[in-house]
Amino acid sequence: MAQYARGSTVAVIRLCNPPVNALSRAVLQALEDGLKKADADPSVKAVMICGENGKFSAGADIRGFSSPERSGGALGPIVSLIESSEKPVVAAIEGVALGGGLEVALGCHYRIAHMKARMGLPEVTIGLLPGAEGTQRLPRLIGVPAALEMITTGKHIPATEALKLGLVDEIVEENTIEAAIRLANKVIGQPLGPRRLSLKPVPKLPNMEAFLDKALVKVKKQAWGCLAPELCFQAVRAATERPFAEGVRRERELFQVLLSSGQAQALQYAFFAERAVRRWATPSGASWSSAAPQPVRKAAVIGLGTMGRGIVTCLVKANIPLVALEQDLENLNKGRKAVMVLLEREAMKMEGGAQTLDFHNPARLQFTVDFDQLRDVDLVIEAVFENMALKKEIFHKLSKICKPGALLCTNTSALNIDEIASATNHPQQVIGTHFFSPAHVMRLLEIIYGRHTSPTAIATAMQLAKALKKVGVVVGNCFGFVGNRMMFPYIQQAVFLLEEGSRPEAVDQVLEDFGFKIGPFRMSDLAGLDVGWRSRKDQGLTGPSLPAGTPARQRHGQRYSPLPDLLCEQGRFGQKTGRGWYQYEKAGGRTATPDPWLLNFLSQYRDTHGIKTRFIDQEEILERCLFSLINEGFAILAEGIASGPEHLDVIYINGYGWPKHRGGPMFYASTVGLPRVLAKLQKYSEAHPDVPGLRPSAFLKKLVAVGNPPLKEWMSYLSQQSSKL
Ligand SMILES: CC(C)(COP(=O)(O)OP(=O)(O)OC[C@H]1O[C@@H](n2cnc3c(N)ncnc32)[C@H](O)[C@@H]1OP(=O)(O)O)[C@@H](O)C(=O)NCCC(=O)NCCSC(=O)CC(=O)CCCCCCCCCCCCC(=O)O
Ligand SMILES: NC(=O)C1=CN([C@@H]2O[C@H](COP(=O)(O)OP(=O)(O)OC[C@H]3O[C@@H](n4cnc5c(N)ncnc54)[C@H](O)[C@@H]3O)[C@@H](O)[C@H]2O)C=CC1
Repeated sequence: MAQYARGSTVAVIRLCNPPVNALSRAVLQALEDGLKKADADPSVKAVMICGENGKFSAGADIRGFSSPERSGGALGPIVSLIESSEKPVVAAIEGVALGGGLEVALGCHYRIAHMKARMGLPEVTIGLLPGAEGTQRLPRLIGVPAALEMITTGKHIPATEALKLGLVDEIVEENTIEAAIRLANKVIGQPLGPRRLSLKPVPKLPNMEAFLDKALVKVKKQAWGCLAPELCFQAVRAATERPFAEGVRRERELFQVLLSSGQAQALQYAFFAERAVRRWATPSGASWSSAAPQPVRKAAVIGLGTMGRGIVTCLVKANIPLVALEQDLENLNKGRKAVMVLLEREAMKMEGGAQTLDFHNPARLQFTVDFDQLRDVDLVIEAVFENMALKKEIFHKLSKICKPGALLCTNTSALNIDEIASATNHPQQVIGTHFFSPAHVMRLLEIIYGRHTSPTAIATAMQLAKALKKVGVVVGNCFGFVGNRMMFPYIQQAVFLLEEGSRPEAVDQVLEDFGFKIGPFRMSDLAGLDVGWRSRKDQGLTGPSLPAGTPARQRHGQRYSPLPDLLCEQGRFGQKTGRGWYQYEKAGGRTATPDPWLLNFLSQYRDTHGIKTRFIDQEEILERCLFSLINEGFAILAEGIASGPEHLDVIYINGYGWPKHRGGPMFYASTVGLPRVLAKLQKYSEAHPDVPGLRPSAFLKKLVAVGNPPLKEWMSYLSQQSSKL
């Protein structure tokens, strides 16, 4: 809704739709009614539009885009109505003015913002474009380069930047509403023509064509298969080429294309999924609504290798005082140097901003090899080698040294949280916090509760994720948890495809064309092939503990590919050694090129094992890799390891480079159609009966049997049927 109130000369229209004053159908109707009332009242000389509870508006109601009764189409005409008012209209921007909210403000004749307000046109991030004439007004106000940047990236800008760009007329530190009313009174009677953005020409650039061509290349490169950025670009280009009304028509056409694209639905699903996972719950009844976090005033990180360095950087950025511990002085000095390099880089990025990084102060960041220094910390994150015996030794020590309430977190990739917790006196304080590499960049934090983990511990880890500006997703304990467990069959299929006749670059290409930033082989080379090799040796799948006489391509009666082990035996660990599934310009090099050695090696391998090479098409590559990953997702859901498909999708988007415009693996499965996923898995499983990862999960079969229900209903079938699965 919107409340209408009349002062002596200025009418106030307040947008009200908690929590963010989204522009629902009712809000738009009330806004239109308010404008008409103000217009009809001769005692009203000016209008001020603001939002309730210190927020202007976060734009159109995103849920409305997928409902049959959409409100979107009504907004453009209302923005025009505001602009054509014969009485000056002032926008008082507090909190946020985003999307349709900012478009309303662009229709106003004057804009005044609070210092702490943020503005943006983030429609591109939900697969749309600013469809209420924003792509036509913004370039007229702030010029094409700045408008293009805001519209194609969706970034939010602070009020200070908005002022510099000319997006707002004034910023204030105190009462924005009072300042806006003062401004409204001041401008009564002044000509409105120059304030109507639709009448202004788009500021010219000396080389507009060349600028736009270059900008398009950049937009396409950053879009990575996502449609919206390019269509946003086209809408802005239309503003440079056509009169306002024609530009608006073009904007509407492009908006319609996006609205009906599957990508917009996927991105909007991802938006809400990310928010839904904050409301965590466990099968034992612990949940976000009843558990309270404990404060983290000081933390510690153990192990300053690849992960520990990034984790330290995150904690320093979150302003949490910290002790960083290594096993010996040599590793400590190496780790300290690496941490300093990361922090210097982060400090440079933050230069000129409101926050500064305080990392030279030993009271805030202390390096040590002495466990005694951890006595007073509230939380420890262990990031030592992936070795159960070592982790247990460390947790045993922590349990003795740390204060009883301290939260003990392990950054293991796959190991059993309960077993690690068993080495302590307080297993309720032990929890998995699985960061992703590079830890200071990747947004995901997988939070794994064990059998004894307390609700307070989970709530504290979730609170930590928020403080680190990460997306925390709470999951249960099993080998590989959610993310890596789903990754195993995906990588396994990729390797099996090589055995059968494919090449690393062919497999990677298919998955990169699908939208992954990096295919499975390039990813393995980046992460280091030795990591998985060590884990397989620990599991007795390869190496000296493998029983004599074990068939080369079978383990426990299932198909196994020794290819990755054989590469490691040749010292091919990936980028770090300059050779892996690809060759690189040098050890540590980044440019992957196909390696003739590998082709030859694969061919000999196939001869040795009597494998007949066959041509494998793109469809088979895609389906076997993705459907096996999705299949594992269904098994995870059935076991109660995650509370819903949204959890799996948020994990994949934020931790594994799954293309967001495809909504995550489970959402993708729902768009492909579960009957098709099932039929394909059945087909591949019949062809490869010794590969359990291709055998359709009982839960997937169940969902198909009950008629392929929509994703949001999946879990209800599980609770009714779980005992029979
Ligand atoms: C606003 C935020 C920055 C706040 O962040 P934070 O404080 O962290 O809180 P959150 O947890 O994120 O949010 C709290 C709560 O609010 C929900 N929510 C937030 N924003 C929206 C929203 N816009 N709609 C609905 N709900 C929203 C959020 O989900 C939370 O609730 P919960 O899920 O229950 O926990 C942050 O939230 C944020 O960034 N929000 C998104 C901002 C955004 O993307 N805005 C753009 C919206 S799209 C838009 O405005 C499009 C337009 O341009 C409108 C014009 C369309 C006109 C089309 C005309 C063309 C003709 C087509 C014909 C169509 C035919 C027809 O209409 O029928
Ligand atoms: N590398 C990756 O991409 C990811 C790794 N992980 C997990 O994070 C953990 C750490 O992995 P990496 O950082 O890659 O390993 P790493 O080998 O780069 O670093 C481990 C560090 O731990 C230190 N260390 C060993 N024993 C110690 C002890 N007793 N006391 C203090 N420090 C000790 C080592 O000196 C080394 O610096 C592992 O459990 C791994 O599975 C999780 C996500 C991703």
